[in-house]
Amino acid sequence: MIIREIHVTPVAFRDPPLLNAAGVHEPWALRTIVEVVTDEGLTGLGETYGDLGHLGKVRECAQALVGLDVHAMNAMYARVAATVGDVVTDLHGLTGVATKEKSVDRVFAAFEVACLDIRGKAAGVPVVDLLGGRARDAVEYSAYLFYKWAGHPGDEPDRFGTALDPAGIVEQAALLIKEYGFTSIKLKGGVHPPDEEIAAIKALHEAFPGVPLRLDPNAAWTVATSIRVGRELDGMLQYLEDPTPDISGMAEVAASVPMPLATNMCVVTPGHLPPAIAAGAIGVLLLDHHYWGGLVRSSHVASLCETFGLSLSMHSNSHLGISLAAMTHLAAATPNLTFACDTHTPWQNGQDVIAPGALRFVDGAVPVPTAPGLGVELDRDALARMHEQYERCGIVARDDTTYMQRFDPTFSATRPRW
Ligand SMILES: O=C([O-])C(=O)C[C@H](O)[C@@H](O)C(=O)[O-]
Ligand SMILES: [Mg+2]
Repeated sequence: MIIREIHVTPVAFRDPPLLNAAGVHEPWALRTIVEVVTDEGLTGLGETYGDLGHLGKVRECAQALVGLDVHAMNAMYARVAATVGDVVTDLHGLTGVATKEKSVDRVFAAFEVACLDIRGKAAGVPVVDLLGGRARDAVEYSAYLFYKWAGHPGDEPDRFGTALDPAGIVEQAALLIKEYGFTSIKLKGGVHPPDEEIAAIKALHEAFPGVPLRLDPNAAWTVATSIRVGRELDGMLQYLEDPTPDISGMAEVAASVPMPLATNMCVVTPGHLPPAIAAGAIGVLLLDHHYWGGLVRSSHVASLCETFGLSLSMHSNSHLGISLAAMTHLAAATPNLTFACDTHTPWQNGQDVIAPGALRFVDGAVPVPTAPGLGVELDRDALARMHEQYERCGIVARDDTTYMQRFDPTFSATRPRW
């Protein structure tokens, strides 16, 4: 099964004004869709970030990988590493430091997923079976709440409405739970002073008794603030995600708060695991195959976490259905991934590049696709339409901070802020 050609298509889709510690989401989110085609005519799909620097490297690698067998993952990784070189492509700052290794893993992942899709199709089995088989039949996701404006300035309000205080956050949770059946909740924090976010968690705790809650301020707090918030939310949080920057800061907080700390910021590449484990900085790692080098490498990281007693959840950025399928196969094949995963799916509001029907939410969980490969098919009309949107939207790299500064010139994304 030799790779004959690879198509790389950047796409854009509407994104609501979701607030975070870096600023606010722009009106369009970007992704890149990768199609790997073999000499036998099988096609595999991958999805990755859409930022221009990253897209350029994906395009270069697409040429470098032609001629390889879809099983030759080590050769493929070596070619991607040689092609990406020393360029660092991860600059939005919400998934921790950008390193050379992480940039290679980010590019490789899209091709790896596409090759697994092909291998599953050739063998007549779903990708989950190539990763060790199902540990569960459906993968739970959490309601991922964001503070948000009613709409982008100058646009009509979107259907999700305003959420800038505890009442708005509770209302948003009720809507997402009603529509998707989620059974756990994550609030993206780092937007308002910590006391306001404490009040939002208390309101959620009261409105949804027994529902596991998480708060993620993306390292917006000092160590002292993190300890204060952690203690104040004793008994209310399943975990506290990235309260403060760096492994050393997280370790200090972890030693003084009652709940486990989780991260997708201070441990984002294999080299971070030994110091974080030695320092006792985290209890939960949020895996994300998009920057941990694909599904197989993420499975290896999951095994390491089991050995060292770390629990697992899964991180998400704005994404489409190919990513949701890949995340679902990986989570289904990872027995020790016991926390509900993050997903931005509700915020894409039905926009997708895949044909409808393959993925659905039942009681907050996505049943693992049973068709061969990832189990999703490209909707070519949608792909063309979303590519045209990419061409027209005028955004080439995610920049929440600059967009926020258009409306609030005093905004600074410096972390820690409080
Ligand atoms: O868990 C996280 O840190 C994230 O999901 C980072 C994301 O970029 C999120 O903050 C967002 O989309 O605004
Ligand atoms: Mg996070």
